[in-house]
Amino acid sequence: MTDAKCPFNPEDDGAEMRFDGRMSYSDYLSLDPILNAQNPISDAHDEMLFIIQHQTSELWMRLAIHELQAARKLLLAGDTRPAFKMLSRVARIFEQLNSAWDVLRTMTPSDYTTFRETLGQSSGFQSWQYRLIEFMVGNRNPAMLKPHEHREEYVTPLRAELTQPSLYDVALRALAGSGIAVPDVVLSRDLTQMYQPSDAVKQAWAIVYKDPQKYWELYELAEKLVDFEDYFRRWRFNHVTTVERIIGFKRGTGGTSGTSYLRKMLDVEIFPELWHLRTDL
Ligand code: HEM
Ligand SMILES: N[C@@H](CC(=O)c1ccccc1NC=O)C(=O)O
Repeated sequence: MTDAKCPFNPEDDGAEMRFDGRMSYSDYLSLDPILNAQNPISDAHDEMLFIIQHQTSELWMRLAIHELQAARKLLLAGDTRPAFKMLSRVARIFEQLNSAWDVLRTMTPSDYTTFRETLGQSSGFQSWQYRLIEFMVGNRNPAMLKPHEHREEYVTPLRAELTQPSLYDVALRALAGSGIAVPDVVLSRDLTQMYQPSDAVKQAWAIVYKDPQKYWELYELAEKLVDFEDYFRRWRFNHVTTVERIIGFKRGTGGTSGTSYLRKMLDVEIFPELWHLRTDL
């Protein structure tokens, strides 16, 4: 017979075992509030999945906002290298959000209908962080402020964002700063309004793409932006496909036409000229 195995005691290896009065893992990460914030309002088994899927998405969005904020500031100061690193991270965050749909897709229409009614009129349409990301990168529709007006703490950062140049506005300033002509009406546009694409800006970016060696930093910046929009479009596409799979063509709880509204959003271009210039190369 072989000797009975003694379980390994990590304490012998020096593992800290007592945390009275010291900061532990849960303390540092504020896990108590986070893990006590899942409050299903029905008895449906899948409501927990639905809540966690949204909460984790909002956490990743929180990080995306943090990175975008810093990247924009660095770009304005002409410090492009660390800004590029942050923009790459934001694209990866969206890749992460895209993979997360695989978990939600395990919920069937039969599962979802067991608790959909309890959601009332609440909807992702009212995600203020999602709208902030859209505003930050440059997709600014001031009509989207309205569903947030009932809470000062949501609408204030959204309104404040509309007074700042978006990520695309900052990129256009960098383009102009390199000596490539960008019309003044574009550079001094009303930041609170939707960006209006123009041929002049398309031609300005085309100069960069026709001579990447000469304009390497702008070329890299433009490609980082396209990369971001690429992942963002995939998120939208995964969303609408999952929605169609789960609720078909029902109206949304947020009051929109549902999949038809979400399909319309697939046509939104955040950095329009960066896509359109490609036809002319
Ligand atoms: C069962 C799963 C889901 C269904 C059936 C669903 C359905 C919908 C529908 C129908 C809309 C249109 C607005 C409305 O009238 O309600 C919408 C918008 C939205 N949803 Fe979802 N959704 C689901 C999951 C998610 C998840 C996991 C997220 C992640 C945060 C999300 C975020 C959003 C956002 C941000 C919008 C606004 C999009 C825009 O205005 O462009 N949804 N959703
Ligand atoms: N708009 C969805 C409801 C929904 O998905 C939702 C509801 C509350 C919180 C987040 C949600 N997610 C995305 O829209 C629906 O019409 O079924």
